[in-house]
Amino acid sequence: MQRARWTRFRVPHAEAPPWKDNLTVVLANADLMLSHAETSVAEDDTFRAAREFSDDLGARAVTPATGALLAFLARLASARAVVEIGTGAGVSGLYLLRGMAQDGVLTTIDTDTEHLRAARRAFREAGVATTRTRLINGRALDVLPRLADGAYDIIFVDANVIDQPSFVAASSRLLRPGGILIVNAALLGGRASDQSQQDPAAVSAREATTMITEDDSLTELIIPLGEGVLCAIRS
Ligand SMILES: C[S@@+](CC[C@H](N)C(=O)[O-])C[C@H]1O[C@@H](n2cnc3c(N)ncnc32)[C@H](O)[C@@H]1O
Repeated sequence: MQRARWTRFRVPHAEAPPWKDNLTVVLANADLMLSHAETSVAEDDTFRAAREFSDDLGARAVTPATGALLAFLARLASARAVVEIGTGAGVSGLYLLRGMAQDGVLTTIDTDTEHLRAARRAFREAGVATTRTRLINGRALDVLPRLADGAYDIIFVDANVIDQPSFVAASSRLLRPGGILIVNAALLGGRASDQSQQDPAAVSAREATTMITEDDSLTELIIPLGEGVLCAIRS
C-alpha cells in the first residue's frame, strides 16, 4: 500500500515546519535531553577496554546511547543474523551481540586487519563464543554481494560516510521482511541537515537518507543519538 505523503521525511528540513512553536520548546531542551541519553548508559570494563582500543586505533566507536539502541533493536528483532559494515575495535559489535539471540551470528566486515584483531580480542574478553562472530577482512562492497538475499535481521552501516549511499544500495536486499537497516552518523551530528554544507561527506549522508526515504519498502525514523542514527524497517 502506498504510504500517505505526510509520513515521509523531508530531507533535510529547509524551512520551519508548521509545528514550529512546539519545536522551539523541544530544541530549548535538546542538549539536556541528549546529554542525559548519552550519559545514562553505563559501560562495564569490557566495553571500556574496547572503547580505549578504538580510540588508540582511531576507529571512532558508536556512542554509548547509540550502542544501547543497537542492543535494543537487536533484541526487538530477535536477531539471529546481523551484518555490520565497519567493525572498528568491536564496540558496536559487543552491543549488537548483547541484544541478539544467544545463538545469533554477527557477520562483521572491515578493511583494516588491526581493527579486526582488536575486535576479535574484545569479543573474546566479553566471553562471546567464536561461533557467534564471523569477522571478514575486506571492502564491504566486495563482500556484500557474497551474502544471501533476505537472510539478515539487521544491517548496521558504520564505515566511511562518503560510501553510505553505495552501502545502502548494496545491503538493503540482504534484509528479511521486518529486518532493520541502521545507518550510523546519518546526520553527521546535524551537519547533513544543513544544505549549505556541500562537502562530500555531507552530500553522501543526505543522498543515503534520501535513498532510504524514497524506498517505499522501508519505514524510516531518524534518532538523534550520537551523530544521528537512521533506522528503517523493511516491509
Ligand atoms: C567508525 S569505524 C567503526 C566503528 C565500529 N562500528 C564501532 O562502533 O565500534 C569505521 C570502520 O570502517 C572501516 N572501513 C572503512 N571503509 C570500509 C569499507 N569500504 N569496507 C569495510 N570497512 C571499512 C574502517 O577500517 C573502520 O574500522
